[in-house]
Amino acid sequence: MPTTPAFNPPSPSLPGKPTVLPWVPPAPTKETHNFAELHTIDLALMDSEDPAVVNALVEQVKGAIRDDGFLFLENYGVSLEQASGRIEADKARLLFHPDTGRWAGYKHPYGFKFNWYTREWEDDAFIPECLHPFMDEIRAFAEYLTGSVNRRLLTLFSRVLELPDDYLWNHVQSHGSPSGEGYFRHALFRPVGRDTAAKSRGLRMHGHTDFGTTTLLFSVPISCLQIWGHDEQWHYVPYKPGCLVVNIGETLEIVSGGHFKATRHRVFSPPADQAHEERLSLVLFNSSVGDIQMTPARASPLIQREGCIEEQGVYREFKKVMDAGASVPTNKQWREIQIANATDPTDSVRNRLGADQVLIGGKLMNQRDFMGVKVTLPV
Ligand SMILES: O=C(O)CCC(=O)C(=O)O
Ligand SMILES: [Fe+2]
Repeated sequence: MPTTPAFNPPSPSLPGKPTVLPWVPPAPTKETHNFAELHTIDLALMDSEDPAVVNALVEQVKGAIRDDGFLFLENYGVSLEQASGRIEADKARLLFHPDTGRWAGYKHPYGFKFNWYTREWEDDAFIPECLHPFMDEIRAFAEYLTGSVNRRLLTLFSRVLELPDDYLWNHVQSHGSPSGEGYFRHALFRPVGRDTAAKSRGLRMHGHTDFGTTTLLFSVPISCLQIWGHDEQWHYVPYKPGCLVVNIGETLEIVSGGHFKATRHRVFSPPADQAHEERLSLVLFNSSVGDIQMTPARASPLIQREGCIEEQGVYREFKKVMDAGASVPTNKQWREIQIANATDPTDSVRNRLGADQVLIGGKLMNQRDFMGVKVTLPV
């Protein structure tokens, strides 16, 4: 197979582009307690001439997405220097409105967050002015992440399902903008004030699963992302410079009939030695086609041989609805209803036992029902 081209971004020093100071990464935490151990996948191995190397890679991926649903990705074509992105937010016009079902615009109180959806890619009027000069680089970056990195991942996942290489790319992944129907996020999380920290009990985002195909997160020095382990505890994801953290979304859990796990994760306060630091986060959320209803890919020889797996999570709940003869939501309905109903960790009305929360086996869970599908997640 020919070697996959590395990311080759437009020049950052074209005439008229403001100079951006280099990003100085904050120090990683010295804390080591309760950090997760994740598989690392070397994506460049996919280009190997030796089929045994590629087959071993597919087996390694199979293990990682069944065990954790989270993995580190290295050698995917973007260098750490290229990824050391920039955010200059003027915070003016573009506030986040959850009732639209879209995470678009700035979000408070934790910091500035800006998301590019189809609309933002198409019309600069929806983008903060200070970002206009850099749109060529931002667009090229998102296109590479979706069209090259995500596409290669979906090829590997198709092979795990023993389906044709383009199956997930052609039938599940959405297209039509640099991030398809998904979105690209630049976010700068500020250290929270004492009042917010107390109300949110250290949480910055509740436990959840992402609804798309793959989420590509740049591993960042400030440790806030946590995953729910087999031991039913939260574990920080360690910092691995230059790596992508790949997180399997609900769509792939359903399409794979539960063979892949949509990982339960949350955003929490960093360890004490990083409490005063800002956290820059770049994330590409890849999404499925909105107007289809997700069901397992019955053509998969893996699913035909081994059946579906109903241990946990969204596939099991979708299956209950299908077994009852009812209709499951479309992908678009599913993601929009969840965004519109996402609660902030500081919300003292919803985040209570008897409101959104229940105790299961002594553990506090958020439990809600969306369009007949029950969603139970560790807080
Ligand atoms: O900022 C992060 O590390 C993760 C955010 C996240 O999980 C999400 O927005 O779905
Ligand atoms: Fe997430």
